[in-house]
Amino acid sequence: MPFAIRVEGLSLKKGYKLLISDLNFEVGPGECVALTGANGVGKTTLLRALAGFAPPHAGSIRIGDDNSDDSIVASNSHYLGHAESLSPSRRVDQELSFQCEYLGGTAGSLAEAVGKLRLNSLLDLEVRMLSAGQKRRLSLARLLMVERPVWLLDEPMSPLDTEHRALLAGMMQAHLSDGGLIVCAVHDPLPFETRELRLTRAEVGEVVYG
Ligand SMILES: Nc1ncnc2c1ncn2[C@@H]1O[C@H](COP(=O)(O)OP(=O)(O)OP(=O)(O)O)[C@@H](O)[C@H]1O
Repeated sequence: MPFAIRVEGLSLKKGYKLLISDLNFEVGPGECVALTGANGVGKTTLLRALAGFAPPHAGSIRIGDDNSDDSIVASNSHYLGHAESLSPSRRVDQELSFQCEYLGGTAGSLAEAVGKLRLNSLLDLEVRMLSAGQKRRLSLARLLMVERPVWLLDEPMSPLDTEHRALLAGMMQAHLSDGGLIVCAVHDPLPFETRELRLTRAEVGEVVYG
């Protein structure tokens, strides 16, 4: 089944605040949408809603095809937020094993992720000892350990150095070539072709899709 995201008439609230109003867009297989807009405009809120963490105030989010139910979102998407979902007191190898087992990966896919993300030299360290960029690389491993068509990424490049930004860009392009789709919040343009979905303040009454 070719995966797609279809958002119709979507409004999202955070507390009392209407952040996103009547938003419409689609993302198809092999497409990357770069989510842009000022700090606090609602990029994280939208990604979290796409991941199924918060219900819409109005409108709908469909992931999969028209017959898909909500459970399909969780099992077919990877959400990578600002906060790394890592346990600080585990060693890196323990954290990777935990995530691999939890997500349903294999020893082979784990080893491949370790190699691709150059985590070998970090395996014996406790997660708490890692730098911000190293933690991000550890978090990215889950994208490679278990194949899921939908990647929802919140500023994934921000803590990475130049070399690892290029590595992640390559991972994202490979995912798109395999027919996956990506929605990615960014402040700087990605180094490959994307469509831009620029959020502007809902109170101005305008959501720009271009
Ligand atoms: N309980 C609340 N009530 C009202 N507004 C809230 C509440 N919690 C958060 N907000 C507001 O909701 C918005 C959350 O925005 P979000 O984190 O989605 O923005 P973003 O576009 O990802 O920003 P950034 O580029 O800084 O990461 C912010 O403007 C914040 O001030």
